[in-house]
Amino acid sequence: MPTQEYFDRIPPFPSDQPVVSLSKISLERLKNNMTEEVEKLFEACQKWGFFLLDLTGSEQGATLLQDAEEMFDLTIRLSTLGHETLKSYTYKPPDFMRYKGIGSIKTDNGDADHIRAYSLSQDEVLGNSSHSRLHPDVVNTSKEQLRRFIEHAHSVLDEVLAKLDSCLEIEPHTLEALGPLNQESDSIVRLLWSPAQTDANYDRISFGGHTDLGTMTLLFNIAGGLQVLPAGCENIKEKWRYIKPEPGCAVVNVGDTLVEWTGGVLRSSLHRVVTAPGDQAKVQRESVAYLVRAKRTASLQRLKGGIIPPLLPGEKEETRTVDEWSEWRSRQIALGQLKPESRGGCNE
Ligand SMILES: O=C(O)CCC(=O)C(=O)O
Ligand SMILES: [Fe+2]
Repeated sequence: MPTQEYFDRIPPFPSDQPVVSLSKISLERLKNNMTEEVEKLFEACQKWGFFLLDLTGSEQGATLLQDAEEMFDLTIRLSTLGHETLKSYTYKPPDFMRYKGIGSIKTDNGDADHIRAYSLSQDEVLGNSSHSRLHPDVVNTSKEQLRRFIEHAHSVLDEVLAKLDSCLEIEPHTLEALGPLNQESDSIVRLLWSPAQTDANYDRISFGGHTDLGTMTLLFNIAGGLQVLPAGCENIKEKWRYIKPEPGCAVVNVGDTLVEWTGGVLRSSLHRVVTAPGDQAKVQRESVAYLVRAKRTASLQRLKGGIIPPLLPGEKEETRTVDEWSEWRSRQIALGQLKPESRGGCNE
């Protein structure tokens, strides 16, 4: 999450809320290959599928924090355009890029969502595909900042993936090679904001429980509201825990694709967004997510080698590409034929 300056603009996260104590992993210590840090990373990816990535104390991290702040500024500028202007940029399925207003998706309890989002395709920003869309000027004039954010966020995630290769004892660069920046993928930058709450309705689910489909997600937020369901817990209100945003850190989570590739060694956890706790509910909540997907043509087949369990007799080899599988899975979830739930990992 961005620097202290951004945190000082909003009321503090209240001290009486149920929070998870996620491992805080230092990017700099990872880059220096410190065994303890790498072990902490692997444990967090198995147990929670979530960790805080501390970007301070590293030049690469500091650059990404600056880029993330630019993305926050862009989110704020988009939000001030207002719904009336933005609605002419509404996404058109099956293309889910561009603006999503409030209320178009059902949340866990059947109520409508309470979050606005503007999604930007990595391929469009980087020019990997010829598909270009109509955007408001604030987006058109921010293409350079978007490109910088994507490039820097991607290289930070590659550092994390390289350490996961070694923990999984598979060939170096295996995970990185499945999603190079210059090849078409469904990676997106998602800018999100939900309005200040006027009635203190803390039970509202703004963005329903889900797992991220891709490889990994790097998320920046300042106000609370993001919650995760701990392993082995029933999906009832009392069991959800807040992830408390911390200055200088990003929240990183494992996506479903990594669970598939590793035969369930790593965990993707169910998470959601609710109204920010305490007085934070009274201000607009923004967040910036970089959702990385592998290249479209990558196979979803379980990786072979190291500590990845081989298929058991009777288990079928996955033959679909990342693209085909993600499309199938999103459709199943949209039709209600598949319930989003945490997958893989261990409970200890
Ligand atoms: O806004 C947030 O804190 C979480 C967003 C999220 O989970 C997503 O975009 O997939
Ligand atoms: Fe998510």
